[in-house]
Amino acid sequence: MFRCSVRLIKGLTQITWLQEQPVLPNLLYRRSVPAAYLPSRALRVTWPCAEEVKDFSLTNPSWSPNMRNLYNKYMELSQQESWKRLPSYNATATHLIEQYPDSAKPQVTTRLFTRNLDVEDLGFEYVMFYNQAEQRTVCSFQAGPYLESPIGFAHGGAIAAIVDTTSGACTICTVGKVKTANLNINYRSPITLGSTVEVQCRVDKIEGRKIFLSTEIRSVNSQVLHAEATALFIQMKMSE
Ligand SMILES: CCCCCCCCCCCCCC(=O)SCCNC(=O)CCNC(=O)[C@H](O)C(C)(C)COP(=O)(O)OP(=O)(O)OC[C@H]1O[C@@H](n2cnc3c(N)ncnc32)[C@H](O)[C@@H]1OP(=O)(O)O
Repeated sequence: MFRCSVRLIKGLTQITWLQEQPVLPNLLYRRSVPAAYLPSRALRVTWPCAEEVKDFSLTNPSWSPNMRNLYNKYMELSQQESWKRLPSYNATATHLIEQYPDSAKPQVTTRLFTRNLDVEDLGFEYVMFYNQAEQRTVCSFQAGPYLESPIGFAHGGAIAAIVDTTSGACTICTVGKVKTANLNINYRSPITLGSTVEVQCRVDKIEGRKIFLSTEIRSVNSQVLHAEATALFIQMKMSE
């Protein structure tokens, strides 16, 4: 009981610490986290030193040949064109690592939904590339066996998550901090678990704080349309 209380207080202290950081409030939502949802000690990740931070968007042995081919294709394009690989860490706060002085690295108590498994292969394997000139993002996505819904196929919510992530990253790279206001998805053809698909997303228009995007998920040979989506993101106000 005593140890639980200590953990709870430590967790709350850490979350409060994160929310107090000037660069974080827009990314870490200001609502307090109910005690029941605080991560247990086993789930808590101590901030690693900079060289130990894992970038999940680099190749790993679980990637299929299709996944590697897409990665290599856009890495090559990023040498000549304005494509840029987006690093991908397992917590939102870790994306801001350079903004912390070495003496003040926090303990990270949260996990990015699509990066919440430490084991490769099982969940979301993906890498995103952003093209600034064209305001486009491409994501190579391999759906692991833990994303199942119908037997052998990816869950619609997992597909929505990768659409949200790809369009969210595209919007963040284009205008800065945002929140998803609306996401509409038409599922056209199931995605087989273990297969690789290409998620193509672009900014269609920007009206004030509103950013409209469209996304398509296709097979790597472009022949099969798996899903098409539109999204609306709202840019955070300066004060948020
Ligand atoms: C290097 C970079 C790597 C990045 C890695 C990370 C990748 C991960 C990326 C993951 C990314 C994942 C991100 C996530 O998952 S974010 C999590 C999911 N989203 C939320 O929880 C958002 C909840 N909603 C809100 O917080 C507010 O409602 C927001 C902020 C959206 C707007 O409240 P706010 O008070 O700020 O604005 P406003 O109400 O004055 O509205 C402003 C304008 O917008 C129009 N409007 C608003 N809502 C809608 C609607 N639903 N349909 C149509 N229109 C809508 C509205 O009419 C108005 O238009 P106009 O009258 O001006 O014309």
